[in-house]
Amino acid sequence: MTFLEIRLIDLIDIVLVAWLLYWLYKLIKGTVAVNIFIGIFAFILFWLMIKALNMQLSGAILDNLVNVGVIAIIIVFQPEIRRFLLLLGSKYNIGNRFSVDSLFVSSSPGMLSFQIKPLVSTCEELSRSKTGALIVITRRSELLDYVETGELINAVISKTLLKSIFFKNSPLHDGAVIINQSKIKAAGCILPVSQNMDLPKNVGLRHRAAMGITESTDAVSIVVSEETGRMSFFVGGKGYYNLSTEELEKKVVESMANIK
Ligand SMILES: Nc1ncnc2c1ncn2[C@@H]1O[C@H](COP(=O)(O)OP(=O)(O)OP(=O)(O)O)[C@@H](O)[C@H]1O
Repeated sequence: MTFLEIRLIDLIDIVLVAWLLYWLYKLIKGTVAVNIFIGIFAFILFWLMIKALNMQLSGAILDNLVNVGVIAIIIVFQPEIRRFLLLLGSKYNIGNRFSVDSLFVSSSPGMLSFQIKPLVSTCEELSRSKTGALIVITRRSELLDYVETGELINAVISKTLLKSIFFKNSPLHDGAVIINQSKIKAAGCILPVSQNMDLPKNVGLRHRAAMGITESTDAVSIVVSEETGRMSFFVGGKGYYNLSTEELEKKVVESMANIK
């Protein structure tokens, strides 16, 4: 029976499609796009069934819908497609690995371990004084697009500098600080805001921006809430709220150790 003949290439094909669907689902999980995705998935299943049953009229109508549908999907999923490509780009950042800069500058991504303690202890102090802060630590991707939205600083990490940036009357306290290769690269940076609907109801734009940057890049971020003084950590579009100083330090150390 030729109907059940399965070649190796068919298995590879199935695994590839499953992998793509898994990634797409992971990317849009928790956003309104997941409902559209399920709708499209159901439509494709229905279309394949019509084709298998060789129903001419319904098949012809659905064929036309599918042709237009591809363009419609690109328009509807534009932010998700953009996010997916950005994520791919930042994970396999070939440009950074082979840049001329990397020959001269220490190219160790993330943060050096001895600089994590002062950073975390700054967060603890900001938390005690209920000073709002948003700090992004880059990993593979340098986030230059976002660095450009703020003021370039390029200074060694120091408690005094971080505290004066987030001091309420400082012109740089609005927006995010970006730490890149163990340096405070920029302050006052504007980040993409997450559309995730699973975020706690009481958090606002600072937390959404902290989550947003970790959804579209491989960076991690820390928030100190101005309202409650609570410290939170974000990685891969996931948030860990109300952390103690030790828990926050552990999260940062782990995320720097796991740079792929
Ligand atoms: N897109 C963004 N990129 C960077 N920073 C942002 C962005 N949106 C808001 N912020 C920062 O968040 C601040 C507003 O925080 P908001 O009170 O809305 O958030 P929150 O999550 O409730 O934080 P908090 O608990 O500190 O009040 C702004 O003053 C600004 O500094």
